[in-house]
Amino acid sequence: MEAFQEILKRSKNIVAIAGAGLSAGSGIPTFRGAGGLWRKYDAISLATPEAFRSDPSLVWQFYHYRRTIAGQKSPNAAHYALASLSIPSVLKRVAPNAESFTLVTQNIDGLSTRAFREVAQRHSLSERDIDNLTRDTIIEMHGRLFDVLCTDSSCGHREHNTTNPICPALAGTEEITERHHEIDEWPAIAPLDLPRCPKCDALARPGVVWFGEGIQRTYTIDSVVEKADLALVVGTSSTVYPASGYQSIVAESGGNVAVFNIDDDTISSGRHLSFIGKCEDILPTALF
Ligand SMILES: CC(C)NC(=O)[C@H](Cc1c[nH]c2ccccc12)NC(=O)[C@H](CCCC/N=C(/NCCC(=O)O)S[C@H]1O[C@H](COP(=O)(O)OP(=O)(O)OC[C@H]2O[C@@H](n3cnc4c(N)ncnc43)[C@H](O)[C@@H]2O)[C@@H](O)[C@H]1O)NC(=O)OCc1ccccc1
Ligand SMILES: [Zn+2]
Repeated sequence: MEAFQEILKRSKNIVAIAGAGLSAGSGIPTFRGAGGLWRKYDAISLATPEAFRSDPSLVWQFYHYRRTIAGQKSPNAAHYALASLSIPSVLKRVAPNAESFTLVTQNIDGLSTRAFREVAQRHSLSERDIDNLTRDTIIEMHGRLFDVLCTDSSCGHREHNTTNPICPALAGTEEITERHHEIDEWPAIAPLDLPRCPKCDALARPGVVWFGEGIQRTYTIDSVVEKADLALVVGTSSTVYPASGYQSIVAESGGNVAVFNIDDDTISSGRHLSFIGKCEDILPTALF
């Protein structure tokens, strides 16, 4: 812990790279862990553009199920700890030489943004400062569960919509999704009864990044990772690219990497510090 505190004191540009383990403490299932989503549901037939093209009803039931879960959960101590680093005065206290902190999260649940909004309001930041700091310090690289995107690229309307169910036809399907992992037991909903674009009435899709699709804000992330001299790797199995490659870029440029994970098999070589345990228990202590 001392070594980490020393590094924190020296660090100038800090990046946190987060995954499902960050939200596990809030009761959101991870992907690969016990009871993980990819253990129960087949990622390729539910989280790819091809899957959506061939059967939007199935994919919308999967994301309706996850919207229902995420809508019932709240940020945990790890979300708040990272969110606090987005407040310039707090960052200065924790890392006196730091010029920047950026959270790059693979999570689409929106809990980090919610945590930051709460912390920022407690620090009586203006709404405009909150919006600017959210944009500048929190990057949801795989999109947002509560964003809805028009599938007609000439329209391209995107909006944040937390209504649940987002359309009548999805009401109650979360029970079936929960009980029956075999997708052939899920009801077939006609595309006209699925979420439609409020602008052009084309079929709408969840505003998330699927496998085979380009990530959000890739150039911003690359410049953040290139200048980082400390990476906090929080609750990720580092199995999905390009997120899994960022920590080695920081290590290769002589930066430090501190890993926070309940198990130590995600620790790879390089200049690493590892904190094994629940990030919601360890991160607040390590940072404050
Ligand atoms: C499976 C993998 C090998 N495949 C890929 O990486 C692919 C393909 C690929 C591309 N390049 C490659 C190079 C090599 C190999 C493969 C590829 N990558 C892509 O397709 C990417 C995009 C991938 C994004 C997919 N979308 C997600 N999510 C949104 C949707 C949704 O959520 O439904 S990925 C999704 O899965 C990943 C899950 O990983 P984790 O979050 O780490 O979760 P996991 O359960 O695995 O681990 C949890 C960890 O937490 C720990 N933990 C648990 N509890 C706690 C706790 N309490 N405290 C601390 N730790 C804890 C556990 O021990 C564990 O270590 C996350 O990224 C998550 O967002 N796109 C792309 O490359 O496009 C090209 C392109 C480029 C330009 C232009 C056009 C196209
Ligand atoms: Zn549209």
